[in-house]
This record gives sequence, structure tokens and C-alpha cells, in this order.
Amino acid sequence: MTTPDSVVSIEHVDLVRSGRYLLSDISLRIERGQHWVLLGANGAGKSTMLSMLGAVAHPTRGTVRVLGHQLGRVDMRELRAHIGHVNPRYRIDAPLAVRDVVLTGLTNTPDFVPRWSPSAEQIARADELIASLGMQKHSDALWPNLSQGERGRALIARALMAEPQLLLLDEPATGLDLAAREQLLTALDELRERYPSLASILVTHHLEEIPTTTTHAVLIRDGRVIAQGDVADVLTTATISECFDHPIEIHRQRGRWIAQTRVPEPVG
Ligand SMILES: Nc1ncnc2c1ncn2[C@@H]1O[C@H](COP(=O)(O)OP(=O)(O)OP(=O)(O)O)[C@@H](O)[C@H]1O
Repeated sequence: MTTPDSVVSIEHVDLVRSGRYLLSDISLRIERGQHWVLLGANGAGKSTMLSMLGAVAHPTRGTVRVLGHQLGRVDMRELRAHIGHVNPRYRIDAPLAVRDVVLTGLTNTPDFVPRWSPSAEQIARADELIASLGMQKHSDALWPNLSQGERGRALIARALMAEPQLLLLDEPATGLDLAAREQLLTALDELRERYPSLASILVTHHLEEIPTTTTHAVLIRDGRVIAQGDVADVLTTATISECFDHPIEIHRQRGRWIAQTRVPEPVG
């Protein structure tokens, strides 16, 4: 597969299902080394957008190019092998050890494929990824015994096993306690430094869950982009209030974001 300059290029895309516009006139370009956050209220179209970027859904109109390949003209299964998709709701029922779960990222299956066994090099890479996500203590732990935060980090290592150029993170901090969320965000920041050409898109509703290494943001409301670009320009009190249709005041502290309801100034 060629390495194009743009990891994602979307031009004037509509996505219509059951006669309804889930995405309208979306244009977006993501380059290597960029880390985007995709923000929007419930039902805004975030998962729909992610399924298009993950080569799961086709647009109804317009063009989507992912890793240089136009959706509709490429084997979607083959393309998906080059995209790391982290969904904390992904089910793994087999009682595999963490290292084995990470290794299943090579086959993108919820269990070991019969008659397949990883090479010594692949096992070493799994261990390196596990360590880079701060999970080395848990390499031999069984999946059912892991906490949700540990599973989240292991799933990121699993997604990276196939050396993707694009990493999609679908609400990776959902359900994590404060310490687990902070560990996850630190692990993501470290990962991005370690793999400088990786591009990523993280979906969230919560500004507190945006890693400090985020470079760009795109805000969607009712399937339309209302703002996109450099994260510092896009995340403002005005744009976030519009995006969530609620008066929200935001602040940035040491690279992280805080959001709260904007209290009107007392009159007089
Ligand atoms: N196949 C479909 N046919 C019709 N409507 C759909 C279909 N799939 C999703 N929708 C609707 O499209 C809208 C966008 O859904 P999507 O899951 O992308 O939103 P979201 O921003 O990810 O929301 P959330 O934050 O709640 O997960 C929702 O109103 C949803 O009900």
C-alpha cells in the first residue's frame, strides 16, 4: 500500500440513510502526524463519520480517500487492515492473556485463528507495545480479570499491532475512573511521541478527555461541520456552546481543557 501525503481526504460528502442526512457536505483533510479530536453532541453523527473513516460505511455522495484509496473503489476489508480502530465496547469472550489479545490485532479477530501462531518477532512487538502503554505488569493477566481502564489500554496496543497509519479512537475514556482516564491520556501522549507519523482521530463528548498532544479539532452538529482546524482556534467558548447548543465556558490549563455551564453576568 502506498503512503500518501494525506491520510484522510473527504470532499463534499453526504451520507444518507433511510432518507435522512446523517452527514451533510463534509470536507476534511488529515495529514500524517496530526491528532484530531471529533466533538459533537449525542446523535450529531460522530460514529457515522468514524465508520466512514474506518472503511466500514460508504458515503452517498462526494469522495472519501483513506490512506490514498477511494472508498467504493477499494477492497474495504484490505483497507481496514491498515486502520487501527479502538472501540472500548469491542467484545473479547475468550479467556486470553493480555499478550495474546494484543497479538490478535494481527489477524483482527476476537480469538486466536486456528493453526496460526505468532513469530518471535511479533511476540516481541506485542511486548513492546504493552510496555509503551504501561501494561507490562499485566502481560500474562487474563482478559476477563482486567479492569476497564486496563482493557482500554490493551485494546490500543492491539490496534497498533498491525502498524496502522491511522488510529481511530471511539470514546476511549468511556467508563474510566479518574486515575484510569489520566493513565490512558498520558499513554496516548507518549504513544504519539513514539510514532510521529501516526495520525489519529479521537471521538468524545467530553473536553476533559482531550489529550494534550491533540493538534486539530472538528466540531459537528446535526451532521454538519461547524468548525475545524487548529485545536487552539477551534475550541472556544463560542464554538463549543454552538456545538452543544448550550452556554458553555471553556478554559485551557497546561494543555488540557475544562468545560462548565456559562453563568450569565449579574445585571446592574
Ligand atoms: N442506519 C440509520 N438509519 C437512520 N438513522 C440512523 C442510522 N444510523 C444512525 N442513525 C441516526 O443518525 C444520527 C447520528 O448517529 P451517530 O451514531 O453517528 O451519532 P453520534 O454523534 O455518534 O451519537 P452518540 O454521541 O450518541 O454516540 C442519530 O440520530 C442516529 O439515530
